[in-house]
Amino acid sequence: MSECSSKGTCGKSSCEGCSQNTAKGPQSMQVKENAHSRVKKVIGVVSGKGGVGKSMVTSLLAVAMNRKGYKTAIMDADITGPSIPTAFGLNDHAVANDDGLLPEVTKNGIKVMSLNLLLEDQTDPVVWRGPIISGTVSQFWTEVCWGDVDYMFVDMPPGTGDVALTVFQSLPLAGIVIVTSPQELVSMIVTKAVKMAEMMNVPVLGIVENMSYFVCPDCGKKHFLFGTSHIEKVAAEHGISVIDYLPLDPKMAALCDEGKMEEAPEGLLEKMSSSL
Ligand SMILES: Nc1ncnc2c1ncn2[C@@H]1O[C@H](COP(=O)(O)OP(=O)(O)OP(=O)(O)O)[C@@H](O)[C@H]1O
Repeated sequence: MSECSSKGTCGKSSCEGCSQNTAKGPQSMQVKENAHSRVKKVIGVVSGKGGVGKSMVTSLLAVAMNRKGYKTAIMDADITGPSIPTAFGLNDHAVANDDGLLPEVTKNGIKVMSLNLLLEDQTDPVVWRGPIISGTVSQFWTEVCWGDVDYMFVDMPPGTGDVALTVFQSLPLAGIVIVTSPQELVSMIVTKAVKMAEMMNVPVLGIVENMSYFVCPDCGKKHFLFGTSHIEKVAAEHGISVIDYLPLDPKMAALCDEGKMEEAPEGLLEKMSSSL
């Protein structure tokens, strides 16, 4: 929250109606970043439902910006289903010093914080109530020493629930990227995400349609396995752009499973990185 300049001289019991009270809407609930963090741009990656490739797109965006020479970080806010450490082959536990928690760093220098880096065993389930999970996300901002970061990507939990709300309210989001897949009830789901962003005063940077098509390895023909995409029309209805269409590619799934996301082919990343 912004500091009140009348502090100490004000006799009011509430800030209501006060001209000094300039904090508006969701901004007023932002939490303070760690004293050892200087994060320039925070971008949330959201999806209407699980399994559409949100973590894949988060990872690819981070790899793209890292390759461009930006200092890049990923906050894994998908607390109950954290998959970022696996995608980058991070198996060590994060450590802390007197200043706070230190993010793990990937081979090429992307900083990562995820609950899986803090669990005794990465297969331990996180059986926590919503407020505890939301509190953990806030702590990833307040307690982690992120250092200098140009772009931080936040892998949000699917949907528009408790934790997503915490990210929107607590972090200074510069914008969100919406991830969909063609078989979703695209119109409804994208509309929900767009409306939430509007309510929270956060711009939508664009949509990525994942698993959009499959290229036959034998004949090279594109197959639209889930039917014709409607995303262009839906995006136009909301005045936002489609950043990219990603193929369903078993090689990508393998890179993710093997912790080698940083080896993703260049072609997959070009449009994504230039859209930011
Ligand atoms: N374009 C793709 N081609 C092949 N496999 C993919 C692609 N996108 C995602 N996958 C695979 O699909 C699975 C789900 O992807 P991912 O974890 O990114 O989804 P998610 O939306 O983040 O899921 P959750 O909601 O559980 O967090 C992963 O195994 C991932 O490797």
